[in-house]
Amino acid sequence: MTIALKSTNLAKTFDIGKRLIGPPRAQVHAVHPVSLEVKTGETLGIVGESGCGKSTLARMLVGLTPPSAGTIEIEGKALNRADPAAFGRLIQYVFQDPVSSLNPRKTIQQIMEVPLRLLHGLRGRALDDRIAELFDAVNLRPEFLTRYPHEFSGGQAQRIGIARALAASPRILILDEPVSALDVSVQAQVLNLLAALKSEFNLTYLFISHDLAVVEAVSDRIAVLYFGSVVETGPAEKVFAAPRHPYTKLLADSAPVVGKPLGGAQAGELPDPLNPPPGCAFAGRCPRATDLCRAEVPDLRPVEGDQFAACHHPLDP
Ligand SMILES: Nc1ncnc2c1ncn2[C@@H]1O[C@H](COP(=O)(O)OP(=O)(O)OP(=O)(O)O)[C@@H](O)[C@H]1O
Repeated sequence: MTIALKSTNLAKTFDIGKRLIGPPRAQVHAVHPVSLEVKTGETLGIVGESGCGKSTLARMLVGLTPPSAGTIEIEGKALNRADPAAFGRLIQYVFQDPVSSLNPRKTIQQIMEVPLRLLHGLRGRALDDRIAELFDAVNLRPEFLTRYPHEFSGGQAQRIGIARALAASPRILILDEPVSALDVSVQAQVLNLLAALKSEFNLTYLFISHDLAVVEAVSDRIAVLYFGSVVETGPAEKVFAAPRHPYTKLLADSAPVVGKPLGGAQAGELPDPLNPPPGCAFAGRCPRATDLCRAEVPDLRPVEGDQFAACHHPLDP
């Protein structure tokens, strides 16, 4: 099995309150060094509460946000920031809010033409034929091409967003909460479409969501993000059924209903990103925390087979 996407110690720090002279007033460590691998053809689900760094991680992986540290490799080659087109042909991003991710002043035809012209140099008949093929693949009618983004429902707009991402003929799609903004009935249609496209185009997915049930249903493997760090990874059928990190267990216990988002009173609150605690970031909410946890950040270590947990006192299976 080859590795489609690999990050090594990828990290992002945002400067808050920049000044003309001198250091910024404060820094937010949105993503602590994250190392992960997505195998070719698999779906890696990334799950975590709002503010845990999912979008920042995703945006770094697709080249939209420059990392503060670390490296990204796609199919074994290091990402070359000087050549965004080469990168765009390998990896594409599907946004959470489908309508606002499409330029409101352009027709769908014009929106679809951009990646095909820029990344593949298509013109004339070849361009139109490819747009027709992509529209067919996402089950949209050709007459939609002359319309503007605001004329579409959320589900249709997300199909257009997916078609636009596929226009690059990428190997990897980063799906950032791709169904969270859609009605529940439409969510299933879009998830089914994504599954069909994955096998049709031999794609690899990184699927980001705060919705545990959705992530569990679509993923082969899952990475749980807490406060900018991966705290647990493993096969999708293991991570929530037999969590080894107390945070994963908290998530699994607080979202027992299909479609129910994470968080809420039971899950408590994330630490202040401007004033992070020393040691394990979960220690303040963890029933198993000891002095060691409050002093030392635990590494992500194998607990069983392909399951890893960043915990000094992992749970029994
Ligand atoms: N441009 C920015 N400037 C400063 N801080 C930022 C910026 N973008 C994100 N952050 C901070 O980084 C942290 C992670 O944010 P991020 O949006 O990646 O989380 P998320 O898990 O995607 O959350 P959500 O699901 O709410 O989008 C948060 O504390 C956020 O406030």
